[in-house]
Amino acid sequence: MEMQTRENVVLHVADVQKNFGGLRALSDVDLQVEEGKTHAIIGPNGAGKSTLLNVIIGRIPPSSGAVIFDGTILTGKAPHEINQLGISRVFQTPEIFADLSVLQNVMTPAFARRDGAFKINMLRSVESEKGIREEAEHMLEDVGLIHLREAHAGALSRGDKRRLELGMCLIQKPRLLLLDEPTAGMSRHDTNTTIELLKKIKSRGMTKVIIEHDMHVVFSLADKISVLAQGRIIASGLPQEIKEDPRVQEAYLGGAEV
Ligand SMILES: Nc1ncnc2c1ncn2[C@@H]1O[C@H](COP(=O)(O)OP(=O)(O)OP(=O)(O)O)[C@@H](O)[C@H]1O
Repeated sequence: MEMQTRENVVLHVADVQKNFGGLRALSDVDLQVEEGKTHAIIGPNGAGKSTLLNVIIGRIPPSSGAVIFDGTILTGKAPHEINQLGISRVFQTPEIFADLSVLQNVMTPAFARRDGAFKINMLRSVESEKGIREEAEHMLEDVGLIHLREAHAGALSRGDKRRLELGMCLIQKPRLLLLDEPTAGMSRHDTNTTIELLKKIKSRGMTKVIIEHDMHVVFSLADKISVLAQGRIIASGLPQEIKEDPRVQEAYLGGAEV
């Protein structure tokens, strides 16, 4: 198996295959994500993008191959162990605490980061921890939700829920952030706000893997793009190279202009 990891690479998906019964969802996938970069994965529906993300975070075991993060083999570890190593994921459907306030939602993972686990007396701690409250308020300013800090999280709009989930991920200070279609279902205005936020995070050096259908988002953010088609990476390169690659035009864009 090819296990050679290049220098500056923090995440290496090494020669991964995934079969679902007779269906091969991922074939010979080798992906190397460099520290501090934003690496986009694009591809048509059913190409295997979600499967790849789930393999990285430990939700789906690969049939063969391995995922290596900063020298540690993740394959075989539980999702929460992988999370504790510094990998966070923003889901397509936001996973928030609907019954808590917006502020409490962002404070909760900050406690988890500090204590290593959620505490039974979490709500009491929430009221007493000034430092974490301030940190959470700064995060809400960053994600544009400070004016909704006391609102019931379950009552937020879809776009605001996604921003809240992003804040909940970022407050854990992950080394690697995985984003699954972070702007899906957002208006153009909300999409642009999210792009600006993600650019700001990038300037702080966080590594990101982003799955996205919206080419405006991909080309605004990506340092590198890999194209998945039918479970294989058919091209990997700089945005300009990908734009001009005839295989990509053919397989993904159906000849349409990017
Ligand atoms: N749990 C599963 N059991 C069986 N087949 C699956 C399972 N999950 C995904 N697949 C199949 O694997 C292939 C890849 O699916 P996947 O969801 O990873 O694609 P995708 O690129 O994320 O698509 P989309 O852009 O539509 O979300 C598809 O053919 C899908 O039907």
